[in-house]
Amino acid sequence: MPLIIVTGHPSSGKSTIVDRLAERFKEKGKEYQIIRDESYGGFDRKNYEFANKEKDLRSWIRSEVQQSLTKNKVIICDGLNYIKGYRYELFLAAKMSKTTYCVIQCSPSADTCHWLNEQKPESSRYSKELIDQLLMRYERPDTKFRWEKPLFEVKIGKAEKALPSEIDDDMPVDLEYPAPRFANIFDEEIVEWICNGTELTENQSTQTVPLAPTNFLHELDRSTQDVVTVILNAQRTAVRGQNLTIPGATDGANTIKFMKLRTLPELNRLRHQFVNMSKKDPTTDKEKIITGFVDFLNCNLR
Ligand SMILES: Nc1ncnc2c1ncn2[C@@H]1O[C@H](COP(=O)(O)OP(=O)(O)OP(=O)(O)O)[C@@H](O)[C@H]1O
Repeated sequence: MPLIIVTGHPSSGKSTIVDRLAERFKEKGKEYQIIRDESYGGFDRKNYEFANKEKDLRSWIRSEVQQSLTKNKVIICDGLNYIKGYRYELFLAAKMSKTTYCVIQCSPSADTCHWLNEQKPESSRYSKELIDQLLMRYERPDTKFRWEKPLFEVKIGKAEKALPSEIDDDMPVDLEYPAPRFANIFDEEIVEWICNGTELTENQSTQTVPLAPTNFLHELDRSTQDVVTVILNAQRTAVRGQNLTIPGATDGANTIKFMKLRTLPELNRLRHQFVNMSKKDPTTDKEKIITGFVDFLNCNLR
């Protein structure tokens, strides 16, 4: 059950490339399945404007990937998949299956993304602002992490800059220039690796996974920021000596005594200290993180 994770910029030709790869697998008689954000019920690119909607979408994709992994089928996960920690979670599914695995990255320039976006039917376009936002949010794969390799970086650009070998005759060509006309997608290499490459082994993968997976860092960051926000809001109306209750912490260890007004820089400085300390002891249990942070603040706020 090989897994291919496609990651990239919005409107960067990901699905076009995935469809091409799927053709290659078909020619080889290899069973495959494409899991793509567009198949999510009620999908709209605007989902990426709202954190909660995007989170639901990510959960759906992850569970589809997990459920679809069967012995011989190639799973191609086609989406933005732009969060490192999320790609790590998908990788875990593949590692449990001791299968081949790779990442395909498609991240042409912002201009190219905007241009490609304009080529799509209106109903499947992103707004210009959303493209720019997603470009900023994009976390590039880094091959120093085991879950980001092998990495095949697809090059898409203008034909005038392409090597003759990169010009892709199968790609849609709009004679109205400036059009991206080439995409070097390494189909053969990818298919060869997925069909005959080295399979992940559980040990190898487990040993090389860093202690702190990035989804832990996201959770840690978000939860501690929430605590800071609660304190800043609560202290506006609090009286000296009052216990401020922090939601999400364990009962009995969920208060901070309000003695004086705290500033954002002061709280953030402590938050950063706590985050750095916690990296050595990763947990994705939100309650533990919040309770730990409350305890840390009680010990360190003077
Ligand atoms: N190399 C290329 N040259 C010219 N046009 C291309 C190329 N690749 C893709 N396109 C066109 O660009 C548009 C966007 O491509 P595609 O839908 O594959 O992008 P995507 O990254 O999957 O988008 P999304 O982020 O919405 O999932 C389509 O109209 C497609 O036909």
